[in-house]
Order: sequence, then C-alpha cells, then structure tokens
Amino acid sequence: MVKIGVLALQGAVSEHVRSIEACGTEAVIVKSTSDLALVDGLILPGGESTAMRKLIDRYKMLTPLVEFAAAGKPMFGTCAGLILLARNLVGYDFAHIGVLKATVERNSFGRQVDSFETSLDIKDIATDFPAVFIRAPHIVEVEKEVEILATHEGRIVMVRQGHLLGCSFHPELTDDHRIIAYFTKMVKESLAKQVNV
Ligand SMILES: NC(=O)CC[C@H](N)C(=O)O
Repeated sequence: MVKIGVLALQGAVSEHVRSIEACGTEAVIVKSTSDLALVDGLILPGGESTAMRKLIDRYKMLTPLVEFAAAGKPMFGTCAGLILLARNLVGYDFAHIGVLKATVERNSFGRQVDSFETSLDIKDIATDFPAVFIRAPHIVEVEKEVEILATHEGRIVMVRQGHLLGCSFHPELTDDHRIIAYFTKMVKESLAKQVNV
C-alpha cells in the first residue's frame, strides 16, 4: 500500500494526516531523513515557511527533500509548503527546496485577520471546492512546464508541474477531501510507473 508522508516539523500536520486517512491511505509523520525514506509521496503543510526552513536545516533535510523531488516522487506544498517548493520568492534572493518552476509571493492576501474561505473551481479536481486561505501566498508567474489549475480574483492559487502540486490555501481544513484524494492518485500512479520500469 502506498504511504504518504506529512512533513511534521511545524504547521498543520494532524489535519493532513486525517485527510490522507479519510482517503483510505496510510499517512506517515515525517520528522527526519529516515522517515522520508519510508514514503512514496510527501505533503508539505501550511504553517510558517521561515520557521519550517530553520527546522529543515536543523535536521539536515534540505538535500534529501531536493533529492526526493529529483527522484520523481510526488510532493504537494500547501500554503507555507508552496513557498518551500517555489523556485523564486518575491523579495528574497534565495529559495528553499526550489523545485517548482514558479514565482511565489508571501502573505499576498493581507494579514491574519484577512483570512477567508471561498469556493474554487479546480481543473481536473473539483468544482465548488471550499478553499481556506490563511495569510496565503499566491503564484505570480509560472514557467511553461507548470499547469495552472485554479485562480482566485485573477491570481494563480493552484498549479501542477508533473509530479509536483502546489496551492495557496489549506485543502485539509474541511471535510472535503477531493484534493488530497487527487494527490493520493498522483502518488499511486507514480509508484505504478516506478514498478513497471
Ligand atoms: N497558512 C500559511 O501557511 C501561511 C504561510 C505564511 N504566511 C508564510 O509565509 O510562511
């Protein structure tokens, strides 16, 4: 059975675990490089990207995370996790994992008090998805390999680049598990491909 990890250094970890399990898939808490070796796909949760990066460095996980992506294993960055995946960050001259060919701007929907929920149509995944935005980033621009799956008020809020998925909002905070189910399918497909080669 496939195993989906949730990077559990900081942020909305237990909600993702609940959502993965609701999709009938095994969830694994990932706190170290050895945990990472056990999983077929990884969710990078929302939270605070600067704090997460400090912990990634403390536990020497940056290179293993880059290698996980390079091996073609699916990764899904939600909110702060999207910031971790992005190749370019507005106002910063460095990236974190940096594998998603997109430019992301942090905190672009206002301050904490401006958190909101809205209904989104997401290509190939869902119509009317209840998306919760909390101090959310947005995607300013993408390279041609990146497909735009959803926008909100003209801003890109969800994308896919092959085995990489990213969104500005928190798909794990409601009982609507369609996005996590889609990611679960990506992980199963990628595993089947690896077994067949
Ligand atoms: N809900 C979130 O994950 C917010 C992300 C946070 N504002 C950051 O920049 O890391």
